[in-house]
Amino acid sequence: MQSVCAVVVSGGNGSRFGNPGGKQLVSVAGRPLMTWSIMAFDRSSHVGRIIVVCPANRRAEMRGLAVDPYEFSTPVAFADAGETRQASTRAGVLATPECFELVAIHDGARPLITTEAIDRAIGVLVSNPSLDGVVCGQPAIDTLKIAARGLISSTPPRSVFWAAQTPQVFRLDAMRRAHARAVEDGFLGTDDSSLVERMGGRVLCVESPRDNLKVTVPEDLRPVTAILLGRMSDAESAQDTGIISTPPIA
Ligand SMILES: Nc1ccn([C@@H]2O[C@H](COP(=O)(O)OP(=O)(O)OP(=O)(O)O)[C@@H](O)[C@H]2O)c(=O)n1
Ligand SMILES: C[C@](O)(CO)[C@H](O)COP(=O)(O)O
Repeated sequence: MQSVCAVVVSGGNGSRFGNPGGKQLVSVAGRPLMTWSIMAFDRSSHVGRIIVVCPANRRAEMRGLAVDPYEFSTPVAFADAGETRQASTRAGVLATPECFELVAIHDGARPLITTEAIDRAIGVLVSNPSLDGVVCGQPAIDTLKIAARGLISSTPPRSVFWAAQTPQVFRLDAMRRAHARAVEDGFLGTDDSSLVERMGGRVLCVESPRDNLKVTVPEDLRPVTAILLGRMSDAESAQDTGIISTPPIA
C-alpha cells in the first residue's frame, strides 16, 4: 500500500559547498545530486508521491534538469522552499495530501540513501503503532567530549548518542501539529524529529547504512562519487553474471 509521501528538501543555498548555483544540480556519478535521492524514493513500493521542495525561482530549472529526464514512475510534485531547512520541510509537509498516512522527509543532499533503508524505516514505523516517527541514523562510534571553546568538561557515555540522518519518517498528523507548534513557539530545530520530540512525541532511532553521507562541503563529493560508481559497477556485474534480473541503475 502506498501510504507514504516523500518530501525531498532541495531548497538550500549550499553556502558551505561554495558553488554559486548551489549543490543540488552538481553532477555526481553522471546525475544531478538531488536526482539520486528522488530515484531511491521512486523505487519504494510504499511511496505514492514525491514532493520536491526547491526555490520558487528555480523550479523550472530543477524540474527540467533533475526530474523530467528521469521519467519516475511515482508522481512528483513541487513546493516552494523557505528561508530555513525547517521552513522548507514545513512547505513539503503542508503540500502533502491528507490521504497519506506517513511523510518521509529527506535531504536532497544525501544521495547515498538506498530504497532498502527507506523501506526498513517505514516498516518499523508501520509496525509500531505507539510511535510518532522514526529517525535514520548511526549509533555514535567515537568517544564524545563535552567541551566549551575546546576545553573538555566531561566524557559522556556514548552508548546513548546517535548521529541523526535522514530520512526521518512521521505520522502526517503528528508532523503537521509539530510544525504548527514550532511556528507558534518560534522554535527552530536542526532536524524534523526535534519538533515532534518537544511535544512529547515518541520517535525511535533506526540504524541506517553508515555511508548515508550528506554533501555539505566540496570534499564530500569524492567519497560519495566513489560509492555511487562502485554501486553502479556492482549492479552491472550482477547483471552480467545473471545474479539479478532487474536493469542496472546506470
Ligand atoms: N532553506 C533551506 C535550507 C536547506 N534545505 C535543504 O536541506 C538539506 C540539508 O541542508 P544543508 O545540507 O545544510 O544544505 P544548505 O542549507 O544548502 O547548505 P548550507 O547550510 O551550507 O548553506 C539540503 O538538501 C538543502 O537543500 C532546504 O530545502 N531549504
Ligand atoms: C537533518 C540533518 O540531515 C540531520 O543530520 C541535518 O541537520 C541537516 O543539515 P545541517 O547540516 O545540520 O544544516
